[in-house]
Amino acid sequence: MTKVLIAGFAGSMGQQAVNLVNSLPGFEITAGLAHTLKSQNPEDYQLPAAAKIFTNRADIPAGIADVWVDFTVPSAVYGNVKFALEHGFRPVVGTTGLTDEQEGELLALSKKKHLGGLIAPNFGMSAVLLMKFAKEAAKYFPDVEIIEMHHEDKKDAPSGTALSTAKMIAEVREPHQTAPDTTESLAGARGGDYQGIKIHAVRLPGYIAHEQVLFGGKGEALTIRQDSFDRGSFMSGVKVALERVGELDQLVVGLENIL
Ligand SMILES: NC(=O)C1=CN([C@@H]2O[C@H](COP(=O)(O)OP(=O)(O)OC[C@H]3O[C@@H](n4cnc5c(N)ncnc54)[C@H](OP(=O)(O)O)[C@@H]3O)[C@@H](O)[C@H]2O)C=CC1
Ligand SMILES: O=C(O)C1=N[C@H](C(=O)O)C[C@H](O)C1
Repeated sequence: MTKVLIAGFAGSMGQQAVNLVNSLPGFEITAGLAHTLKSQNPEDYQLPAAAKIFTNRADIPAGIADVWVDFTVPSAVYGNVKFALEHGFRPVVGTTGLTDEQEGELLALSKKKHLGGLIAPNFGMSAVLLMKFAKEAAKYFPDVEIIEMHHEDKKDAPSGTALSTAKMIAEVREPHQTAPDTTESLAGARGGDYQGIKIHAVRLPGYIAHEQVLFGGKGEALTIRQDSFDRGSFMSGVKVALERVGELDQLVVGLENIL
């Protein structure tokens, strides 16, 4: 039986992960980490009655779980994953907001501890494919902008997926600026900039998670779009991660790298 701790179990994604793990033969939730809680009763959050609930990660004993699933907040994720690796938990991380430097430190720690794990900015297949197709298209269309659209409760901008998309595009094209001489008559009108790739973040009620990558060429354009209409759509990727994480001997970034 693989024992699973879910950090952020009371949140929107945390609850999806709870339902997923409850439904998986061979896995059981043994612990949960939360920030604030209305109830201390595990069953109020669909956790097994025997699961231990913690609100301070320093209280979590090593050995209570094999895998640490993290769907928390950008301000907590680095500390959580570091704690997980230091205490023998294999991290499966969906929380966004880790900097490149933090990812590098965590990767080094995972190698030192010989502990595998996965950091995936997006567990949805449509987003994984969008990133792959965008990387391919950027070889032929260097002029590109990204528009990501999310629900109004999202804490970070741009989304982890948009940043990942930009990084993957930057790997395959020469340094490039599109319309570098534009004057912004309203600050921020051209969006954020990742190595010359403009990223625009929309936050609106009604949306879940969506991204468009727009390529422009002479007399033609290509738009690649993905839509996550339901948070349940991320769970097929989390399931793969749970099933594969035991085979990894260091942290891997990106679901596509374990498929
Ligand atoms: N990789 C992927 O495929 C996906 C990733 N995400 C990412 O997952 C993360 C969570 O998203 P979502 O579920 O929508 O957000 P929610 O705000 O619904 O949930 C976050 C939960 O984390 C809790 N929390 C806050 N701080 C801590 C802490 N220090 N330790 C433990 N728990 C804590 C919050 O508690 P409280 O409310 O009490 O503060 C809340 O219950 C975000 O970074 C989001 O971008 C989202 C969807 C898909
Ligand atoms: O906060 C969200 O909702 C999502 N976060 C991830 C991100 O920042 O890319 C994945 C998905 O976009 C949903």
